[in-house]
Amino acid sequence: MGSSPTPQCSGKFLTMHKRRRKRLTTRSLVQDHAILDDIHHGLVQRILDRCSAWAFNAFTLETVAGGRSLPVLCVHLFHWYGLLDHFQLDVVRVWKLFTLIEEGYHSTNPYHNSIHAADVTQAMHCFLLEEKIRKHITPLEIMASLIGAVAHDLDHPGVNQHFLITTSNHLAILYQNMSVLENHHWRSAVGCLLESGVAEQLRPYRDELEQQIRDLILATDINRQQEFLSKFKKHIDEGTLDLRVPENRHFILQIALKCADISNPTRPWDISRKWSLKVCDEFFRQGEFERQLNLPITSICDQQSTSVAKIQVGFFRFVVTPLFSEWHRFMKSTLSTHMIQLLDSNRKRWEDQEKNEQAEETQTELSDAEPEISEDEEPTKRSSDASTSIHDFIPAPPPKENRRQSLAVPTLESLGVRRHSVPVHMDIPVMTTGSPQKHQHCQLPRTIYRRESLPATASIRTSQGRSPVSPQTESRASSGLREEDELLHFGSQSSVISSGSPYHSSEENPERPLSAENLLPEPSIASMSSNAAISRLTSVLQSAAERAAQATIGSTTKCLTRQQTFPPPQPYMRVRYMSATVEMTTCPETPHEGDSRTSSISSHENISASDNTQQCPPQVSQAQNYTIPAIAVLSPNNSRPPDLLLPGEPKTFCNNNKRETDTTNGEKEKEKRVKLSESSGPFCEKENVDPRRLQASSLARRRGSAPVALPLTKPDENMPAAGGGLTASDIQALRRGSVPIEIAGHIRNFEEDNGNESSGHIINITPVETNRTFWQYQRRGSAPVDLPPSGFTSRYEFTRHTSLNGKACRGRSKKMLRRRSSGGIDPGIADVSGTDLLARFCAQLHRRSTAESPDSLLARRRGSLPIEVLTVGHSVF
Ligand SMILES: Nc1ncnc2c1ncn2[C@@H]1O[C@@H]2COP(=O)(O)O[C@H]2[C@H]1O
Ligand SMILES: [Zn+2]
Repeated sequence: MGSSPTPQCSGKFLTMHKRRRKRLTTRSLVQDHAILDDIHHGLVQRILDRCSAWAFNAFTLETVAGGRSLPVLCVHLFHWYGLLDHFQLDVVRVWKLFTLIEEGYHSTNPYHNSIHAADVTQAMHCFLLEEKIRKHITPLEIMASLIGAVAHDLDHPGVNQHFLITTSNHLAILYQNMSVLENHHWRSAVGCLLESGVAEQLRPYRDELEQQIRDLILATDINRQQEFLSKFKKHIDEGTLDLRVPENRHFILQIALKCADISNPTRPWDISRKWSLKVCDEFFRQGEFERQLNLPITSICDQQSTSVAKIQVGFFRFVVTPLFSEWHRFMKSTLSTHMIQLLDSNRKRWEDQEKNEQAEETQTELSDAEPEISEDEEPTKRSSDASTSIHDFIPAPPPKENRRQSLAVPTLESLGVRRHSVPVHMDIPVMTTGSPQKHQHCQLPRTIYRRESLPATASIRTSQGRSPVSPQTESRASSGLREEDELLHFGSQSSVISSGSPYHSSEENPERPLSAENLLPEPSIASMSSNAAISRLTSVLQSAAERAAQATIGSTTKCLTRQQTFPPPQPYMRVRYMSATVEMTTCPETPHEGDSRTSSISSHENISASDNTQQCPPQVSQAQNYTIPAIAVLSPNNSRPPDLLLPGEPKTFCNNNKRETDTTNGEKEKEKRVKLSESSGPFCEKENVDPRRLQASSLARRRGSAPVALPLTKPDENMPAAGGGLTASDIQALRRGSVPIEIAGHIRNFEEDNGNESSGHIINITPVETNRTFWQYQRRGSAPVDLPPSGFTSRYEFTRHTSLNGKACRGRSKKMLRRRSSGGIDPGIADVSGTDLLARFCAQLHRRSTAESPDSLLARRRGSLPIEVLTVGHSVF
């Protein structure tokens, strides 16, 4: 690391950073890594030993495993089930697979992060151990179930399908609004299987495995809940679920994963409540994005009109209880009984809380009501209107007969009327200003009148007020839309999602669902061309601190030219995951449920092509020292959708093309980005990948840690040594630390959490002793992907050399600070006091770097400080 002058530390985030570092260095324990490792290992091992208990706490495992709970848990389970032996799997590749998957989750998502994946995987594991299932399940099914569970939300952007559709996200377009996220998750999972080399080892089983993983993940689409539930009920009623039949087992595994996915309400209260808070945190965050984008706010995402308790009561009632009741009816096991009991008691707690809230609200309304109600408002109370309905969680299939015709592509005038296929209600009172309390006097749930957002051409609503209803809105409402709007009043998702739901394929319904792209004056980033539009979206995508910093350094907002998953992406993973998804743009048979054969075949064709590594240009394969899944095939000129991958067709690897193009001068890049925004559409770019990021140096920058797959021992020749990015030693210094120091407190939590252990399970596949060699390969931050499998010879070969570079471990305490914290919103950049500091960092970076401008660094952030900033922070403090 360079030695820069030491500025004053003013930002709150960095002050905390400094304090923590200080404290760490005073602890003798930290200096003796062997002791620390032992304690850490002991704790993790204790949790893993009890990971068949329903009281499993994924948060605790995440803490003691130092942010690596996912590979730790999954490798343990693979080992425990004997899958490593059975399939002769190289444990290094398996570790890499789960590390890739773990890194593919966005740690900035409050809920859809790797802890959720670990939680669902553990739940799935518990279900696999159920007597009825374990008697018949095959090793391949176990493996598919575990991989399906762990990858079921891979690369989740933290917003739902509705949001992606509304904002015309390229994934929505790619998957034609159908199971958008789930399709992306499973494609990403296949990418990880390929990249880790596990797919190669499973060659004889690969088709079957991928098919199963795909079906499992696609089944988790919450919009398909009714479809699965009805089928499940029918099977139970008719007693036709003989699990000796593979198809039935397949179906029950789908149901099991669906249960696992929404099992948090059936966990012990402390754990369950935590999940509830996190998922609502994410909903509300989406609501905030919607508000900032001037989009209709999804009802369960509108923090001002709903509450965690309300959401929970609705979710428990409409989604969880129906599914778990059937599951219990089928299983009739100790575990299913236990889950139903917990569900019941948790539900009561939320109901109590909701009642208390309602009582409080009523109290407030009574005291505030009189002076606040305007003449326009009906003097009735909002009361239960704001409670949730089933359509908040599961969009109903739209009634075919009465379905309103989609609007024609609007003119600008019509945009003044409405912007989405979102209901507009005539009786909406005009809410111009006021606090949340004031809104409560409105008769209707706020979610309705909040939908009355003005088009971008009108003034943007402030956080304080509401836009008045336009006359056009009223006339539309009076022209027969009201009934339907009332029907859908809770599900702003409904009208959009239903268009893309399996109930209505785009073939059945030739009308394309209305999307933000069609309706909004502000287009998606990929297609926007005006400065105003760019600024507007940028202002949402970037925090105030960033904007201030950008202003300080005089940058423009034009750097955002490509469409991206919202919120801002993690660069490195997108390169790889999109290599799994871009190929889909090549396939006319985009894989959707119900089209499994075609999509599966097409994907396998692609995969076969991707395996043909001899096509990979030598500089790519040598420099990176691992095989990039070469299934992302773009046309050589990068200006049209990727060529359809068919056997025998000549392929061109976009990685190579892009690298060549990307290393040309900045002017050309700018030009290219502008072109992309003007015409090329979403298929010409890999997902979320700024062309500049495709350089090898960029690969090293994600998340403050060296990518597992990078050959740290052999610095990449493509990596700029200075000025343009990080050196190999920088990367090594940025590698994650291994052990959180605050582990002692979790021992107690763990004991408490796991006090209610379910009975032990034995399945047909003999579990392997976990204490044999497990710790040899579960050290975090040291995933030995570049070592040969024979590297597992002694514990100390693995546990002591966490940097993989043979250097002594002094100074690792500093590195520990840089590990990401999964499961929460990263602090720092939004911190007001961090503004100056960030600007200063950027200025420093500007001086240091000639290859990259500070604004390009800012453009790369993912909701946390860009790694370059942390790097400088390290050197200056
Ligand atoms: N406790 C909860 N409260 C409300 N919604 C939930 C809860 N748990 C899960 N969900 C939703 O159910 C969905 C299941 O699929 P996902 O994990 O993709 O996203 C999940 C959330 O949107
Ligand atoms: Zn999930």
